[in-house]
Amino acid sequence: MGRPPNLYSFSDADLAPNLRKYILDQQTEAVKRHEVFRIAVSGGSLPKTLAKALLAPSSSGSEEDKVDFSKWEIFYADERCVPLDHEDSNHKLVREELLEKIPKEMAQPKVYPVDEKYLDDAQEMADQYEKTLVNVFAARDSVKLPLFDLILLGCGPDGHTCSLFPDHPLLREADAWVLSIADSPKPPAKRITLSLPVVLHGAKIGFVATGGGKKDILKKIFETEEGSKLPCGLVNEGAGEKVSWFCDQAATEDVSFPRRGSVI
Ligand SMILES: O=C(O)[C@H](O)[C@@H](O)[C@H](O)[C@H](O)COP(=O)(O)O
Repeated sequence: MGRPPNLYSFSDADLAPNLRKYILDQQTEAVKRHEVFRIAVSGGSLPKTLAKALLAPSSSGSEEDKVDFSKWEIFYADERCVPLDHEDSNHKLVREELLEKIPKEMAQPKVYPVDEKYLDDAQEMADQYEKTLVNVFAARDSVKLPLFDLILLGCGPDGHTCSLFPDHPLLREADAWVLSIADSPKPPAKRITLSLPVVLHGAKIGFVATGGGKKDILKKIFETEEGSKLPCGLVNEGAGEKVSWFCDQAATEDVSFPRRGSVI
């Protein structure tokens, strides 16, 4: 591995503004690169923290601190095979926590939810979502992997991320961009997820992990050989310095030498 991932530990008040700065830096880079900001997000507690970071009023009013949703294309890093208005839907979560709260006078992001037509067939849903990515990111033949400007992920208590679970055969999938899983240990069982190579290919990968419930797993991921083989550990190993962890002090309490600094 080249340089290791960045591990940040913030006070409760500092996490959201630092996450905002990080996201807006990626927005600036992406817009410079190709006039659009393509971001993939997970479910869990992430959408709430994301909303807190993005919906806060700009502290400086400067260009760099402006969320320009007109350039945003939002995808799902993983999604559950349920209707889009079901309480388990990640899209519903993101809609309620973030999208519906974006002031109407602001430009709105373009969002790519899964197609509900394929709820009964997780593999078909994954294939169709991959087709969506192919259409957006250019033809599959000319692009080996889709390049998300930013992938924002959570970390499960067992070290899973997206819907990639420890020791699951999906971790070895090297071809498809979007995978289906029918036996997710975290309910609901049927889901789709970006593959590990797609996650590792992201221009930047940000994890958000907060609360004392993440304490043991973070220590394991950052400090043990076993932890480095868990899905979150594999992202750390495979993507190195492209990865940044936004944690609070409760989550990093037991990790030796977390960076106490700030990205601002
Ligand atoms: O849809 C999902 O289930 C998520 O995408 C999943 O990967 C989540 O991010 C982690 O389980 C962490 O969840 P918490 O942030 O709620 O702990």
